[in-house]
Parts: sequence; C-alpha cells; structure tokens
Amino acid sequence: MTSLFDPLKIGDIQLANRIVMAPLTRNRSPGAVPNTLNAAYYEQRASAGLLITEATAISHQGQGYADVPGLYKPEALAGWKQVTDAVHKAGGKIVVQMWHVGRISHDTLQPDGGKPVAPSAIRAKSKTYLINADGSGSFAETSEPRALEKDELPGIIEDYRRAARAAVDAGFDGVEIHAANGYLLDQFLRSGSNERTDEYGGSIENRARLLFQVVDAITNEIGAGRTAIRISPVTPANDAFDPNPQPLFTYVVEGLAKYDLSYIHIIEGATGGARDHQQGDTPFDYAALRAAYHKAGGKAAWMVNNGYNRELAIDAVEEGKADLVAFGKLFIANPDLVERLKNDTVLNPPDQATFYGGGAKGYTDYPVLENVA
Ligand SMILES: C=C(C(=O)O)c1ccccc1
Repeated sequence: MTSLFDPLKIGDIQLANRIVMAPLTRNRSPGAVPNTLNAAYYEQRASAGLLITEATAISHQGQGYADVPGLYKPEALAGWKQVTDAVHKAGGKIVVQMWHVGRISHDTLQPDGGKPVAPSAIRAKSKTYLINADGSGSFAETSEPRALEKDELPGIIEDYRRAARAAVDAGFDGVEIHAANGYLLDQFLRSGSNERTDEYGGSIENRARLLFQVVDAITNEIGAGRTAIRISPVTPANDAFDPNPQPLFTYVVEGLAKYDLSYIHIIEGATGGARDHQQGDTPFDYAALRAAYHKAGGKAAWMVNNGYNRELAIDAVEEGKADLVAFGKLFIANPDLVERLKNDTVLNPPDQATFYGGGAKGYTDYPVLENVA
C-alpha cells in the first residue's frame, strides 16, 4: 500500500516523500527581492518532499501585495538563487509559484500608480497588503481595475514564459502556475469576474483560453515535466465566483491532460476555510474531477490541499485519492513537519499574528524536535 512517506517522481522531479509545503504568502521580501532570512526559512523546511514557494509575481503589473517576492528583477533572481542553493544543499526540492494578481492589487503597487488589470473592470470585494508610511503593514481595499485590451494578453503570456525561464535559471526544480484563489487566471475562468465579449469571455472554452496559452508558453520553454498548476474550483477567496464550477473545471483538467505536467494542485473547498464549501447548486465532486482528468489521459501527480491533518493525509494517499498532500499552516509552525507526522509527535501551534510581515519572529524561530522518538 502506498504511503504518505514514500518517494515519488512527479514529471522530471524526484521527491523523497509525498508531503508538500503549500505556497504561503509571508510578506517578508522588501522590494520584491528574496533575502537571507527567506533562504533560512525554506532551508529549515527542506525535508518536505517538495517546497512550493510563496506566490511570486511574474512582473511589476502582477504584483499585488507589499513585500512579496518577484521573478522580474535581476536582484530578485540572485536572491532566489540563494534560496534554491540552500534548499538543494539541505537535500530538498523546490518549485516557485508564478503569480499575476490581476485585480487583487492597489494603485500604489502598480507601475506608475496605474489601475490594476483584470478581464473586466469589476472591482473585487477583497483586500491587499500595503506598507504604511511608518513602516507597519496593514490590509487595504483592492483598487478598481481596468479591463485588459486583447492586444495586451500576448505581453502577459510572454511575462509568464520569461519568468519560467528565469526560475529554472535561478535553480528552481520547476514552477507552479497560480491559477487559483481569484487571481488573474482564475478571474478569466470565473464568470463572476469575466464579462468579456471577445474570444476570452463567455463560453467555458473562451474563459479558459488564456490559461492554456500560458501553459503552452511555459511548457514549451521549460518542459511539461517541470510545470505544474494550482486550481481552486469553489473557493470564494478574493471574491471569486462561478455558479457552475463542475463543468468549468472538468474542461480545465481535460485540457491539462494533454500535457505531461509534473502535478495538478487542487484546493478543496474554501481556501483556508470549510472543505465542503459550495458554489452553485450542488457540492463539488473532486473524485469526478480526478476521474475526468484520468479519462482524458492525464498522468500528472494529483496534489490535494486545505485542512488536511495527519490522519486525513495518510488516508488520502493510502486510499488512492491523492498522490501528494500540501500543508500550509502546519509547515509555518513545524519546520520538521515530515518527522513529526512520521512519528505522530506533538505539533507546534501556528501564530496567526506573525503570518504576514515582520522578521524572524513567527518565521524562522519555530522550534524543531531535537530527538524524534
Ligand atoms: C497568494 C495568496 C493565495 O494564493 O491565496 C495569498 C495572498 C495573501 C495572503 C494569503 C494568501
């Protein structure tokens, strides 16, 4: 029987186990440049089968929060090289989550103080994170976006391609395309945020067009075996909404089946919230989604996330419901989570007050178990 603690090869990437650190925004990279503290944080957690970095902006336009890292400045790529070197020296594997926030941004964070961009000029009922004049951080309402012109989309696709190449050149083992949680690619997918009347709006095929153009560009640049994607069929995060998620995301995974991707990452339910959250008239059927992916010929590893504990994770892999399980808050508080899960030891509780912004406190100062029984 397959175990959560068994090794696994996902595309071109060999993992020591099936326990994954989920992408976690921490707002500790001023100027969008990863630093030595970030390197220490990821190195501490390198025993994970796979580390997925916090969401990382592919461009200045794709930057939606203060002090999150990017992949678009030379100094940022040098910073990421420190991180990947430290993780690899510790025996770990790491991919970067590539992010364009779309409308989940603020004028003050955008190039020349411009409006954030989106499929349509529909403001999200959501917040973003800014640094105040006194240096403190706080969440603020997102700004009114402008609708992207169709002729701007090739430039965004090129930004994804360029960022993927830069990521591999900075030592990452691969990339995860952020198509979840109400950010740009998810904004195009969901009818609640996409009212376009051109070939990028209306039908499911049209709303998924940009996503597949991005997947094409990245897999052609770095190979499908180093390319993964994250989706969140029913999350309400960042005001994301679609009344018919099952046919929408069935179409998406059937299209993804055409690529030999490394993995597909599924957020089950509301991100960081109820696993049984529902959008539309019927509960989302995750088993049917995976079956549709396999029926379409999909072979990528299936990664699940959101509210998993030790028992749920072990069962999911042993029962063949998932190949990998991603943990967020548990990895924030337990750098040695793999050993703790393996030995069913006590877990440090996460400190919510230090999730976003700040320094080492609540970031690199969580204790490890010196001698695991
Ligand atoms: C990148 C995020 C996501 O995917 O939800 C995020 C951003 C800010 C705070 C928490 C999470």
